[in-house]
Amino acid sequence: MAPSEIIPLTSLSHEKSLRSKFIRDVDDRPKVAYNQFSDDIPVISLAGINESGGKREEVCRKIISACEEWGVFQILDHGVDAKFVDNMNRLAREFFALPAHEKLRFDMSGGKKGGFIVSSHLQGEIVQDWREIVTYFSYPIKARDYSRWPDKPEDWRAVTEAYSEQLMGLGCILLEVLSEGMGLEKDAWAKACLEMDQKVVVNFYPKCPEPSLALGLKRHTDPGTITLLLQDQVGGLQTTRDGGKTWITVQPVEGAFVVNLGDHGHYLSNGRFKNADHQAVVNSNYSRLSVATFQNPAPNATVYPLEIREGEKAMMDEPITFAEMYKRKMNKDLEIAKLKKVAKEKLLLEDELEKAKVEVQVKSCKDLEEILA
Ligand SMILES: O=C1C[C@@H](c2ccc(O)c(O)c2)Oc2cc(O)cc(O)c21
Ligand SMILES: O=C(O)CCC(=O)C(=O)O
Ligand SMILES: [Fe+2]
Repeated sequence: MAPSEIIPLTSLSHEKSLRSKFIRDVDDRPKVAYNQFSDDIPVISLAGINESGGKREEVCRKIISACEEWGVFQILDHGVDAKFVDNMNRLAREFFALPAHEKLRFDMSGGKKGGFIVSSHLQGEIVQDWREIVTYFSYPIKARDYSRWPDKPEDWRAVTEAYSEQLMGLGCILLEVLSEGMGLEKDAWAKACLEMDQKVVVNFYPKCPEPSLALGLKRHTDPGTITLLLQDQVGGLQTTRDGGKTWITVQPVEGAFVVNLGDHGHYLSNGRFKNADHQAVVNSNYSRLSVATFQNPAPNATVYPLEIREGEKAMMDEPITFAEMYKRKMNKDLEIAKLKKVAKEKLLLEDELEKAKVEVQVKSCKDLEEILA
């Protein structure tokens, strides 16, 4: 699609009703409000994590139990200085406030790696997400393509580079905790990732005219090892652990990162740790910003459980590369979306057929009445 045909959502925000391409099937629509917060997701302080004498074990235990129960937890006292977080939030807000033509200079809808896009990184989604994103690949450093990183606001590169470095450090600490929690060597998860990749997706969810019909970001699991999510205080991140029957809205906590286990983390633990099943809902009162930092293994890393405990079976038939796993996952997500569309069309068709049958019956009754009259 040519950039001139792409309309940033910021310009649809003030319309009275939601355009049809954003309307979700009834079953997929939000079930819980963006601000009906739950405190079920554990908030864990990392203070003392480098001390010996029990503190590390205690933090480790809390993290492992959150991974087993939800695949999601929040962390405080994580060591990332608030100034990096404030700068990142400010910059992201400034980027999305730029005029459409400035954002579209980095348009990635033709399949380019990194830049700006409305709705989704996946081409071919049937129903659109109510979000704009800007994304950049930050690790490994040698693979950075700065021509795909925004050049406005002016300090974008300096701020995002510093933020990425801080989050890579934090991500590595968490991988150590997860390794130890499984009773493995401290570097087991890092080794399984080879040279760690990092991709940052900045999500901007404008105010939505009919939020009960739409999703900011459809239900999904993240593909990688772990995701570190920075969210503002508006609320909208939701998670389910019963296959979508019930949802909770994660309470935003000032200064915290939300940590999600992704599919790779789920496989490494042979399913012991949940891959967080989550989505983002929107609202008509506030726009919302979140910054997802995906800590992924290298594309050629092997995906396979690190340990299969006694009495367990490997949850994968054979080892595959992360690149292959990623490709299969995204294809499957698109396939599901297409199947939903076909099912919906079939239902509509059956409905039409049913109506047509009734009309024919009514008409033939009338014809009979005319003959008999
Ligand atoms: O934007 C996202 C979110 C997320 C995702 C996973 C699977 C989906 O089908 C989906 O619609 C969203 O994980 C991502 C992983 C990426 O590599 C890039 C992204 O933009 C995202
Ligand atoms: O914005 C959010 O709360 C969720 C973002 C997310 O799940 C993602 O970017 O993968
Ligand atoms: Fe996600």
